[in-house]
This record gives sequence, structure tokens and C-alpha cells, in this order.
Amino acid sequence: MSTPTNDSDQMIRSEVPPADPDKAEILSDALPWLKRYHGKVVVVKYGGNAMTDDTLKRAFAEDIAFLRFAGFRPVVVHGGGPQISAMLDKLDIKSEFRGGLRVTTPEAMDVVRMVLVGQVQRELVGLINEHGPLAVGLSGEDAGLFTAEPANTIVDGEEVDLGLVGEVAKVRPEAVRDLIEAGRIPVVSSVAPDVDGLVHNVNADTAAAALAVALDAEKLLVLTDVEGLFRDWPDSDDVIYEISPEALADLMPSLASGMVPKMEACRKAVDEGVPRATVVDGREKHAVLLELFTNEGVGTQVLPGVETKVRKARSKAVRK
Ligand SMILES: Nc1ncnc2c1ncn2[C@@H]1O[C@H](COP(=O)(O)OP(=O)(O)O)[C@@H](O)[C@H]1O
Ligand SMILES: CC(=O)N[C@@H](CCC(=O)OP(=O)(O)O)C(=O)O
Repeated sequence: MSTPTNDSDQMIRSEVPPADPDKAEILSDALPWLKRYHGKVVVVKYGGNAMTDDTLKRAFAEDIAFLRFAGFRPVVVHGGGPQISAMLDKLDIKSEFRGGLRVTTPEAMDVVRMVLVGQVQRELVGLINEHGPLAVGLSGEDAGLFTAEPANTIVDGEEVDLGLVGEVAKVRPEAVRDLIEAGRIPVVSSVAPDVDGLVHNVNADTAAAALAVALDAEKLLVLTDVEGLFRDWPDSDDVIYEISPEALADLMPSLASGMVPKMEACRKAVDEGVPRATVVDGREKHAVLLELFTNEGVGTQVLPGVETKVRKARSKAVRK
């Protein structure tokens, strides 16, 4: 029997790529953000328009699992406006939006609840749970999480009756806290009963803001399908990237459609103690990681005591 003279003669040689110092740099740049958010609650609102693409949906679920494994305490509040509209169309039930909110009849409310809780929430929970037994779905109806009161909205100076649309009058966040403490990721649908048990349709941005306040979240992160808040929408390509709640309050009357409840939610969250609320473009893959782990803010950030800052949009605003 011959003895090999050199061990390496019997080794399998494979191609190993050289170490890439740029990757180490990216990881090490994340350190300040890991320190800031370690153990902190971050409420992420996932908008219906940013959840229409399967690849983006999977990347979003991956990002949320990543946050959890990185020591954050993520809580997801999801929307589903386009999915509700598609189902209402299929069932031939008319629906219209006023001031960015869906006028909701009792018939439409059944569909809203079915789509949000039974369809959109289930899908998100499933996608997150591909990364471990993490996500648990609940709605404003569970364990008294939200109590709704009828929402009033003024459009063009007139009060509009929105039917079964609710504002969040009260939050009992204990059920969500229990899940967080157990290491789970709560995934919350924005339907909520009023004091008499009548279920209302709550805009998901509004619900996310109320929950962020009640949980003392470090941040409210809102995903949408635009680069951020455009100034003079849709006629300019200026995106506001930093604004105070007071400056935003002045701007509110000039905002349109879905941006109305969204920016009002961010304003209210910061006004009521959440240190920052940010709207980011959910069409960008891994938008959550980019926003939370890099210096480059990718959207519009609402935080106290700042001057309004504007940048040029990467692409022109498109009217939907
Ligand atoms: N000033 C503005 N800046 C950006 N988008 C605006 C503005 N005003 C109205 N919008 C519209 O608001 C939409 C976002 O609201 P919405 O469709 O409700 O989002 P989501 O489904 O993500 O909650 C944008 O796609 C855009 O069409
Ligand atoms: C009152 C109201 O408008 N409720 C919303 C609830 C879903 C939602 O907010 O979804 P997005 O985040 O995708 O817009 C609706 O019926 O469409």
C-alpha cells in the first residue's frame, strides 16, 4: 500500500470565490442600525398596491423574517385595497373612494373582512412562515385589539358619510405584546368592531399608526407604490424626503387619494410619540432592509423638528 507523500493530493479542489471586502463593508455599515433597533418594535405597514407582485411579496416576507432574526421586534399591519376592489368587482358590488377611504356598505364590509382576514392576511402569514414558525395572524376583532368609532371625512369642505368606515378609538395591544414576547411576528388586519360589536373597515395606514403608538414603537415604516410623498402631485418631480409633523399638517389639504390617510397616519404617529414614520417605495425589492440598514433614506421621513427637505424623483410621477 502506497502512502501519499502530500495530503493535498487526496483533497478535492474546488473553486472558492475570493473574499469580497465590499460585502463585509455592507454588513459592518449595518451595525449602528442593529444597535439602534435591537429589541425595539418596528411596525411595518404593507400596502395593497405594493403587494401585487409575487417576487416582491416573497422578498417582503424574507425581510420581515430577517428583522426578527436580527433582534428587531417586527409587527406587520397589512392593507389590501386592490384585492378588495378586485373581489367587489367580481361580485358586481360597486364601491367608491372619498378622501382616500372606501365608502363601505354592509354588503361591501362582508367582502372587506373576507378578503383582508381570510385571504391577504393568510397569504402573508404563510410566506413569513416559510422562514420558521414565526407569524401569527390576527385582526382588530381579536382580544379587543381595536375598538372602532365611525370615521368622519371632509371632502371639498363637505362632510361625507363613509358608511361602515372606522377610526381607531381604542387599542388594547396586550395580545400583540404577548405574541412579540413569545418571539412571534404579529400580522394584523385592519377590521375592527365598534363598542356594539359592529365591524368597521379601518384604513390600514390608520390602524398601523394607532398600533405603533400603543406599542411605543421605535418606528412606523409604511410601504407603498410610489417613491414617497411628491410635492405638487402629479405635476412635479420633487419628492419630500424629510418633513416635520407640523409642516405636514400644513400640507395635508393639498394631498390627494391614498396619500391622505397615509400621511395623516404618519403625522399622527409622530405627533403621538413614535420617533419617526417613513413612507418607502415597496416596488423596490428588499425596500425594508434598504430603509432600516442603510444611510440612504429611500422615501419620505416624518420626524420632529426638521426643516422640509426635497430631492429629485428617480422617475416621473404617474397618475393612476
Ligand atoms: N402627493 C402625492 N405623492 C405621492 N403619491 C400620491 C400623492 N397624492 C396622491 N398619491 C397617490 O397615492 C397613492 C398611494 O396611496 P394608496 O394607493 O392608497 O397606497 P397603498 O395601497 O400603498 O396604501 C400613490 O400611488 C399615488 O397614486
Ligand atoms: C376605509 C378603507 O379605505 N379601507 C381600506 C382597507 C384596506 C387598505 O387600507 O388597503 P391599502 O393599504 O392597500 O390601501 C379599503 O377598503 O381599501
